[in-house]
Amino acid sequence: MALPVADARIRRYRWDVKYEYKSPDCVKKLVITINGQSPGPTIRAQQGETIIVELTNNLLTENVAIHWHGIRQKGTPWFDGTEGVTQCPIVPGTTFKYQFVVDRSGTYLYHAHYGMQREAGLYGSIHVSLPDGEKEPFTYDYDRNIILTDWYHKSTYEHAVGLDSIPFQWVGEPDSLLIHGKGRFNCSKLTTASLDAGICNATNPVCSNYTLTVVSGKTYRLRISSLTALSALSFQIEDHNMTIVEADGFFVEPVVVQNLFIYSGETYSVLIKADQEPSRNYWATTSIVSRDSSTPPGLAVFNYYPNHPRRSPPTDPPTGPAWDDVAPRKAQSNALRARHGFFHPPPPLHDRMIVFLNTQNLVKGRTRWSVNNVSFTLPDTPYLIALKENLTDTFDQTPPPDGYDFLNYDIYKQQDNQNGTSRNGIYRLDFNSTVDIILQNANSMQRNKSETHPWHLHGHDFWVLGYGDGKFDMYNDPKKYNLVDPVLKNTVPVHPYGWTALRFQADNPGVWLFHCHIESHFFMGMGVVFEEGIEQVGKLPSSIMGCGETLGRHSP
Ligand SMILES: O=C1O[C@H]([C@@H](O)CO)C(O)=C1O
Repeated sequence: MALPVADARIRRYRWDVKYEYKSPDCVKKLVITINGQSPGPTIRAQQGETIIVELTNNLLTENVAIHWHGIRQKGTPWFDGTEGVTQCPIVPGTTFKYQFVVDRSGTYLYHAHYGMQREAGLYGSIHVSLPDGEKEPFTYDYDRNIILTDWYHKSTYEHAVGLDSIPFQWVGEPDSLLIHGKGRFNCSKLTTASLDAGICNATNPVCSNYTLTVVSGKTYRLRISSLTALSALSFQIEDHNMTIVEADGFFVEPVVVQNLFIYSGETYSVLIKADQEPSRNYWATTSIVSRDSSTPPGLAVFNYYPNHPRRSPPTDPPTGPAWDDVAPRKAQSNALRARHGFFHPPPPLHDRMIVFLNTQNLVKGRTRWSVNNVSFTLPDTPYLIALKENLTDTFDQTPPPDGYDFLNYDIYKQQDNQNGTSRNGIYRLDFNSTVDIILQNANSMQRNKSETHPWHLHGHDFWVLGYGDGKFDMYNDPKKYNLVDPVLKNTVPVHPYGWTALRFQADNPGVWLFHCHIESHFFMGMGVVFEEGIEQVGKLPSSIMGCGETLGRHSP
């Protein structure tokens, strides 16, 4: 008997989420795994299919929630997985069922969205293939996938407590860079006591370099994503060029690069031809840019079959670009264009423009990040539930400001008054309106320092209309927007002392977080929330309830 059609279009996963001791970079540490793995299993589906993930929280003493990064959750805003925004956390010992449609092909991610759990290893990839009969506008022989991360030996708790302490204790630079969950920490940097305890074991085979095996003459589509906690990265493969063809799920005009700059939350596909001398292996490396970091590069082996995958390349690993050379990073941002034949042109005009000044502030003595001097805090009751069930006393009803003091604020200076406030108000957007967002970077609380922030929007893609230096000029800069072939993305950097202009349509009923994807920066308040079309949101599943004011107010 043939299966009912509906069943054939469903992909089911059962995930056991727990802490396990692992040694991703040779140093033994508690890692959050899914079915024993970090990175977790790749979700593979075809456009239009339904994904069901039944997740059991076996973390014993910790809540969890999983965000499906890049999936818009049309019709299922309650399954966006953003704790405090779209759902209550999943408590230990319980099973939560996520169910949503992957409505567009491309490369996406999933990761924890509770506390700072992402950096403990709870993440993976989602690959959505095109519908039958449709083809990518490029060809390749094999499809491969790597996720780049940075890695700390301290626990997420130590980080969170330090960030929330007075005096502030910054998380510092990562201990290692991982390529698809693998790295090699230099054990001689640890004290003998930790070596004796077997904490760092460089001969442990689980912490060998990641290997990417290729056959000479073949072309590889390499899907490269970053889910770093902090770092902006450059990725390069010795002696091999890469052609960028996809960014955040959309096809782009091919751009040939020697190194790919990638920010936390971004996904790319690059084409690589194995066209070098095949009798040896080559290094693939990641290195930190945009911060003056002491973290050594992450290494992987680009292995030409049939050379032994563990055979070290005969050369020194490529070092990558200088961390403070911003020009090539801006050049890559500006070079990306929507692929011809795959344009989704933006609406020519906007209905509302919101300027987000990114600053570091002090709030009641704590170091925080803010948008227009408001540092974000999550309410006890998730916004989606609060709005749908009219629990309006659960968060600040005054919306945060649409801009800052353009005339008087000097973005190049440390501010005389560094104080800001913490609030949990939200931006309410008119349904179907076209919204322009200007991310305006500024000096941090340290002199002559402006950081790079990768901003990620939930529930939408946005057109990237342009990037610029200095203070955004509301009258002249919009004249330079690319309204012809801007890329659609869900994550975008704002470069130091610069601005980035985005446009999106508020056409997805729900409540959506927009935040810096640096895990500690969001923890420190660098985010905002948008509501649109709440009245069109269907009945909320009772599984997302169970915290704050939702307790006892909702019938199952
Ligand atoms: O949020 C941050 O705090 C530190 C620094 O600004 C203060 O120590 C840093 O580099 C960040 O990105």
